[in-house]
Amino acid sequence: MANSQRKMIVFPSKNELSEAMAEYTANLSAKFIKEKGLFTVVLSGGDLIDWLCKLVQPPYIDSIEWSKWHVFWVDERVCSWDDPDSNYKLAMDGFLSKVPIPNKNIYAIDKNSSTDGNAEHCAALYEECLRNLVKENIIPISKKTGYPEFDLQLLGMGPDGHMASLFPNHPQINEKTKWVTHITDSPKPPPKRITFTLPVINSALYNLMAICDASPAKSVAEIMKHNNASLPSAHLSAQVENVWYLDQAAASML
Ligand SMILES: O=C(O)[C@H](O)[C@@H](O)[C@H](O)[C@H](O)COP(=O)(O)O
Repeated sequence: MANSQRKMIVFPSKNELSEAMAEYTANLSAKFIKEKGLFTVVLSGGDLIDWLCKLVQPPYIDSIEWSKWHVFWVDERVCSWDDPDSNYKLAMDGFLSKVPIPNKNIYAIDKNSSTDGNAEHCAALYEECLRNLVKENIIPISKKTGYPEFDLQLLGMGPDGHMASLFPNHPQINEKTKWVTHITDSPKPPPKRITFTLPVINSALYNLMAICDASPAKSVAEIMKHNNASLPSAHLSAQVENVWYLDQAAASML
């Protein structure tokens, strides 16, 4: 059974949230590297990458064993790697290029297919990449769920309650066979994206959902107060901990 119990912490400002997110990530990095010699981290796009800036400052920049990190994306826009829309570019420019993670441990969307704009093929290739890493014992299969089990996912939520590229009133949220699926009519631009499916997202050991600003406040309240299942983020759970970090503005309607 997944642990769907949400743990919520409201921070006075983005700065404190950012500090706490860095500490949470660094602690899990140390724990997993000690236990199994590596740490699998899944990133999203959006403002989250900005909030991760504390990780590339002392003390974390020096204390984290970056060479043991394996980095993935919970969702990615289907565009070239140097496109301003690319989540890979966003994370590279703002975070990953500043720390010594081996390039081979950074699992981006396929370079050629994403440039060609073939969303379905990109999703299939990303799933194949995950399946190969299962064979190489980088990613275990969750004994509880049968899906790949990542150590930590860092997620964001849009004002409409979407997480990853699982949007309200779109069928991707119901996909249970694939590990990675695609969308060609995303309501948030750009329209073509690939995304982990819900069972994979919920098989992570730790899920940290970080939400700031007033625009998602209504959806935050719908989820926290009414568990409104029409909002994809209401379905987030985790195998060990499902923690939601909010700033005051995002929590303003609670
Ligand atoms: O590719 C994306 O669009 C992101 O990965 C997406 O899932 C993001 O996490 C939320 O949309 C929140 O985004 P903002 O932080 O920009 O509101």
